[in-house]
Amino acid sequence: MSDHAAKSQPVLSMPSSVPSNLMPSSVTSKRHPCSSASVTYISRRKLVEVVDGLLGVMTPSSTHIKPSVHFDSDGPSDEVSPYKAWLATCPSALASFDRIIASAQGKKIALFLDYDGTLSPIVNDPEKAFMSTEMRAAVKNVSKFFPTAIVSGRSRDKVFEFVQLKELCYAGSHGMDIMLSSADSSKSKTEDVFDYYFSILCCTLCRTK
Ligand SMILES: O=P(O)(O)OC[C@H]1O[C@H](O[C@H]2O[C@H](CO)[C@@H](O)[C@H](O)[C@H]2O)[C@H](O)[C@@H](O)[C@@H]1O
Repeated sequence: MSDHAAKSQPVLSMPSSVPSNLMPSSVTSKRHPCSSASVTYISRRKLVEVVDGLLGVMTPSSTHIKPSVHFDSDGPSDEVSPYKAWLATCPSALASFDRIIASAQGKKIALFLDYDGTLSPIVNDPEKAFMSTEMRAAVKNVSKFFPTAIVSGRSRDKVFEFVQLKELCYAGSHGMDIMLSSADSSKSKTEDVFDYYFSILCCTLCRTK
């Protein structure tokens, strides 16, 4: 990795606002009445365009193998199999485009992406799990509209080496090692991004309990 600055960013502080460099002029920002964080409002047309672009390029590298290790075979068609029941509670984002768009309207949006099997195809040699140029461009594009982070089981240095987008935040070792965006040199702004991420992540964790 050539960018040493990108490796050495600090971790965490508490919420304030989404940095202006992640809000292009086509997107408006307002204070949300229920939160201290700014909210990015994006038109439905733009939201469809951005999400569609990312999901479209993600489909080929996404794992579509049925998890036979964890679930029995489907059984008679009139029965709800464990696999189908699991899918009902954990639907694939790739098959839920309309729901994503509908539920994203007027909300604060932050994007957390996995690396292996999501941005890169699963391959036998972990050193060769490269992401495509198209995928890199799609992720870079989406990060212009939403704060975007990659959370991986790999070391964050390794993930950054594969992705090489300073616009993103990276959480390696399953979230134990965090690197803020180095696209903006302002420390306070990069801290703001993670404040925003963690306020959303905490909400998500609370809701799933
Ligand atoms: O959290 P992730 O970003 O999904 O990382 C999970 C593990 O990914 C890597 O292993 C997986 O991908 C390899 C390359 O396609 C594949 O060879 C291996 O079978 C998969 O398990 C990585 O090597 C692990 O360190 C990560 O924990």
